[in-house]
Amino acid sequence: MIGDNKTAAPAALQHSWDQDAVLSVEHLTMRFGGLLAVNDLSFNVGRGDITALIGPNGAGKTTVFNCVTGFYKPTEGRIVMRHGDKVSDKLIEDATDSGEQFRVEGSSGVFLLERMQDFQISHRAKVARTFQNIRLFAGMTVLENLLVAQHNPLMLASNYTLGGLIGLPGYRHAREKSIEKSVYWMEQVGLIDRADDPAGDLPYGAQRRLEIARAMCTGPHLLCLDEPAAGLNPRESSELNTLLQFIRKEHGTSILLIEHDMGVVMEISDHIVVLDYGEKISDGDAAFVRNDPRVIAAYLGVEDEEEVEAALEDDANGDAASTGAGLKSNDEAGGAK
Ligand SMILES: Nc1ncnc2c1ncn2[C@@H]1O[C@H](COP(=O)(O)OP(=O)(O)OP(=O)(O)O)[C@@H](O)[C@H]1O
Repeated sequence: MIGDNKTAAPAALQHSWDQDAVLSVEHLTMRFGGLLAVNDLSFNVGRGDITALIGPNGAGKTTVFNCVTGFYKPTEGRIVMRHGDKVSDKLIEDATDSGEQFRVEGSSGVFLLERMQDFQISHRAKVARTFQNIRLFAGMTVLENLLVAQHNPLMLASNYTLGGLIGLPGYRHAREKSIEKSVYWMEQVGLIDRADDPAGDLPYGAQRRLEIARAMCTGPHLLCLDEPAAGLNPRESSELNTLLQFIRKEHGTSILLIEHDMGVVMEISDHIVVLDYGEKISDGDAAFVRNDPRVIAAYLGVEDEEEVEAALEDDANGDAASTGAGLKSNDEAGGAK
């Protein structure tokens, strides 16, 4: 039985993402009528990690994203976002039992995302996302797209009144800060020279970078990226890797990404969670996942369990070559999608 290999998976608590999780997805289930898109899924996203959610088409990845970011209400399960590194289990349980959407005590905050609306998840829980299909304001300039992302602090500074129009000092200061932040991110993503161009005029790869810059302008603790490398050429993919590593290292932002480009996934991920038919089939670092026969079977469509059994035995004997020497990049394997 394939399931019997569960003992081969890395022991749960030994990983950094289990010891210091910024996000915990717990027993998440999502049904669409009779279709079970996600089934009892649990995994952690480590603070400051780049975590990839991968799996064949239709595995349930985007559904998980939509649950985390509030676009779907899960059928069952809890999704816990933590602010601060000292969030106790008691704080989480107290918030859960009280029926609250979130609870903040000092520098610690717990946010139960399955209870929150999407705008609260972005505004309060500080979870930002990009989409599989780019969703920029095509007619607005690059700079305007970044300023719109900072609408909330600007409204707050104007006291939700005419404070902005009459130029209250607090509002002017907040507006300067927004422009500074926009300039900073345009520089980081190489779009400073295109600040005044309509976003819709940018080449595809630049639009993807602008989406990431826009998400970063909201100051997220967790950045969720849905297929950020889709449609990028190898040079642009490599620039994306550099950008994501910069965001994680310099800003401490945790990143959760869905990606089909195995080159990107294997190069930059600290942690990879693999779904197939809505269930988790593997969870570990890149070295573990790329040689996990269950992952290889799911990607290459090995239907005969005996083949996987044989691969597992060979793997136990240290012979990864029998499974095709592990999961390869899209270029090598001819595309995982
Ligand atoms: N709103 C919806 N209504 C009904 N079924 C849905 C809905 N959203 C997703 N599904 C179904 O749930 C399953 C998982 O879809 P999902 O888009 O999450 O997979 P995925 O892993 O992101 O796939 P891909 O890699 O192709 O984007 C699929 O069978 C899909 O048809």
